[in-house]
Amino acid sequence: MSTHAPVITVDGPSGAGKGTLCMLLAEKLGWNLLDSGAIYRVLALAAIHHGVDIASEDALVPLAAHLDVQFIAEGELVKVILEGEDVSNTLRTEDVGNTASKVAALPRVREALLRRQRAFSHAPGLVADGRDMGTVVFPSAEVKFFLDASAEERANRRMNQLQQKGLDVNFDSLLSEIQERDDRDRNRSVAPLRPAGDALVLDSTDMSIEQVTAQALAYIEQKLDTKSLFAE
Ligand SMILES: Nc1ncnc2c1ncn2[C@@H]1O[C@H](COP(=O)(O)OP(=O)(O)OP(=O)(O)O)[C@@H](O)[C@H]1O
Ligand SMILES: Nc1ccn([C@@H]2O[C@H](COP(=O)(O)O)[C@@H](O)[C@H]2O)c(=O)n1
Repeated sequence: MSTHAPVITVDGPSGAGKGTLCMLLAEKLGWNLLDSGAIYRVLALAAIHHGVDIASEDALVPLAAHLDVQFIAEGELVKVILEGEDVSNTLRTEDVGNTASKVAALPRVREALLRRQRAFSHAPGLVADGRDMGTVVFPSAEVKFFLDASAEERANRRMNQLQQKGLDVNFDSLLSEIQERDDRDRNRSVAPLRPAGDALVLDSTDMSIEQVTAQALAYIEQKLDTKSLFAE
């Protein structure tokens, strides 16, 4: 008999700080972490590597169903191995993010990736980061957040992040890429980006990472009605 493991979902647009918040929550709780965006990014990269047409749902579905990928936790970081190759850095580029959002708009591709995502849910609990975690993948999650921020603030955060990696970036092109990706994610026919009806919406535009984390932890304590879950 399988035991039920609690789930916390964090959905929201690109650059809102979901990954940062989820990592901090998973660490604090000692729970498992799902970065579902990484799965869509890996699929995009696999399609590029194999010369698969990213508009062809028929060609993408078998690729999605048989993705040879491993997520290896290394301290705070997660190493992503696709078909034996470490793709952790390539995966984070804006180009791959954009291609991921195109393949993610295809209904049968999403269906093919559902089971793989749900398999991350096991004891002692799961923190899940994505676009449809609270609406589609884990609709019965105990705690749901929708983390937002203005497009300008998100482009700014992304620019700082890329500059810290020594990359030369242009704010206007980052902003238009973010807006284009948001539009595609919000307006697709399946699992569009939107808050679940029972999600707490947090607008982090004027909040620090510490403030977002503190609000999220207070809400989790209230929803789960305990403080004893938190690891020291
Ligand atoms: N509240 C905040 N204030 C300032 N910077 C933040 C805040 N939250 C996150 N950041 C920074 O913004 C950048 C993007 O954050 P993060 O990668 O967590 O976003 P994301 O929502 O997971 O994006 P994506 O969906 O594209 O993966 C990171 O450099 C992170 O350190
Ligand atoms: N649950 C999800 C997660 C992601 N996507 C799509 O993947 C793109 C990349 O996601 P990141 O979080 O890594 O930036 C994103 O733009 C979405 O199109 C998704 O559809 N569902």
